[in-house]
Amino acid sequence: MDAKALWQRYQNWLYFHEGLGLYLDVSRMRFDDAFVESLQPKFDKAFADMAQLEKGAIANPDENRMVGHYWLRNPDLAPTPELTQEIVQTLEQIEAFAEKVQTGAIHPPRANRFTDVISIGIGGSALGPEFVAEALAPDFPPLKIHFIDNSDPAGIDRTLNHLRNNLASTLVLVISKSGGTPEPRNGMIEVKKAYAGHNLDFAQYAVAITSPDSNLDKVAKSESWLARFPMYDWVGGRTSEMSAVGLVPAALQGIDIRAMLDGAKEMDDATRVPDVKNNPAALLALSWYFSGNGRGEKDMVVLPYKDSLLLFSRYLQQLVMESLGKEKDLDGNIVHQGIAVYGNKGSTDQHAYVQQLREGVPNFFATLIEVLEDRKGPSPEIDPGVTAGDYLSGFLQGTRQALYENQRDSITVTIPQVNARTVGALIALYERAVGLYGILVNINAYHQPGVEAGKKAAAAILDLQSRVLAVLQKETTALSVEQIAEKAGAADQVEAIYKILRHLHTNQRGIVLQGNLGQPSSLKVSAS
Ligand SMILES: O=P(O)(O)OC[C@H]1O[C@](O)(CO)[C@@H](O)[C@@H]1O
Repeated sequence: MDAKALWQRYQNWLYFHEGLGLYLDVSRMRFDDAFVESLQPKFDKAFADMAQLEKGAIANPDENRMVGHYWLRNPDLAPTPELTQEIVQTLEQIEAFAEKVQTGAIHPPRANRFTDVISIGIGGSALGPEFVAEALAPDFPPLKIHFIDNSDPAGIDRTLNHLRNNLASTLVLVISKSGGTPEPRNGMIEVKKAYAGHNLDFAQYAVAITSPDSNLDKVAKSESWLARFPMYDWVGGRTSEMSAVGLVPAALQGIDIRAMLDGAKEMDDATRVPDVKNNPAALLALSWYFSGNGRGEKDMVVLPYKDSLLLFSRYLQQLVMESLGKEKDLDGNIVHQGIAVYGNKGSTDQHAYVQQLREGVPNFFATLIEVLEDRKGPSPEIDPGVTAGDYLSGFLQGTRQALYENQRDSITVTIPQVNARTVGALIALYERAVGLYGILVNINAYHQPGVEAGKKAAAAILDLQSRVLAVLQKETTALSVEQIAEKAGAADQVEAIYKILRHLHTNQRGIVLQGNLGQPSSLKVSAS
């Protein structure tokens, strides 16, 4: 296509949301009108199903759940007055709590103010809060946030070491919808021990965000924690940023949560429009479908050209891949759906993997996120008449053009600045695009059966570890790994047992391995 035709295509397909100042450009996705027309029946169904979902239909059939994250930013849409009231009340409670913490009306036993907050959670109970903190937290927030989002002992130590002089003024959020996920539970138990080690009463620092009556909720209630906020059954982890999961940490950092909700609501209104060309989420879903033939054949590379949006790609990775990565469709057919998402930030990635994007395997489409405002206030000149922001803007345009010239497609999302409204809008835009795409390819975008398999396998390994330890505690002579496996009644698990033993040995956990470490079958194992 020549420059004139491209300029025309750009204008034909440009979506602009006036209230948000948000542009979506899908002109560099090379679909034609016939393709758009061919998808119209699928989109008719997607818009109709989405309307039912918003009215409270059971849109997650496996788990028999409603899908209500859209109600969080427009509580009047909730299907019952009780739900509306619950959403409104929780929001008010969050704001009141954050204000009291910030003013010192709620303060720790040995200090006038809370200065820091540790947020413990994983997946949907961490990625949204982490993304929003990076994007929106002021440089000098009323409370500085730190995250524990893994079961990595060294990672936990690192966070606690940073805070060792401030632990007495550090609030702890324990976030888990189910209230039973091992990683946040481990984090909570370790942090609790650290508080006890400093003679601090954990309950006076701890806040639970979880489903009412979950195990976590029961612990928080019985130990009289500082506060408890509800996470609803009808909000999935990966779409929970606008529930207490995201709003409590955001509010504590002084982020304008009402503006974030407003931005999301405005975007929801725009993405409810049942007209592909005038609905930015539908345009995204259309582009994804086109690029990967509705089978995820191409990866989504997300490149925000703004440091504060660094974690957007990681956030989208869960939202897109946990939602769309499914073995079966809604009719039970094996389909192996999904879209792989990765990315970091522009122009940094220009000097990392963009070489492959431009010239290597053409197995992706790019999503460039552009922010029009360079910074607050004027910029110094780097060269005569040129600022660092001009360079960044030039790099974005240059990458888009260089990719297109080599038949690599891209989408560009442009926002005027990174603020609570635009971040809320971006989250809502992608939530809806994922929902629509899920319907286009006929999968349940709201469950995650695959994750359960890994969780069960991990639990089985821990069970095996106890059996192995029980065997070794009874033994007086050293045994080979095979003999241990035999005695533990797990002869077919010898490799897993070897790895358990190696881990225990390395961490001085009372297991001694003797022999050639490079030849597992030569090892003699004993309990010390
Ligand atoms: O909030 P929870 O229940 O601890 O779950 C954390 C994460 O684990 C998953 O259930 C599975 O990875 C995610 O969907 C969820 O975001």
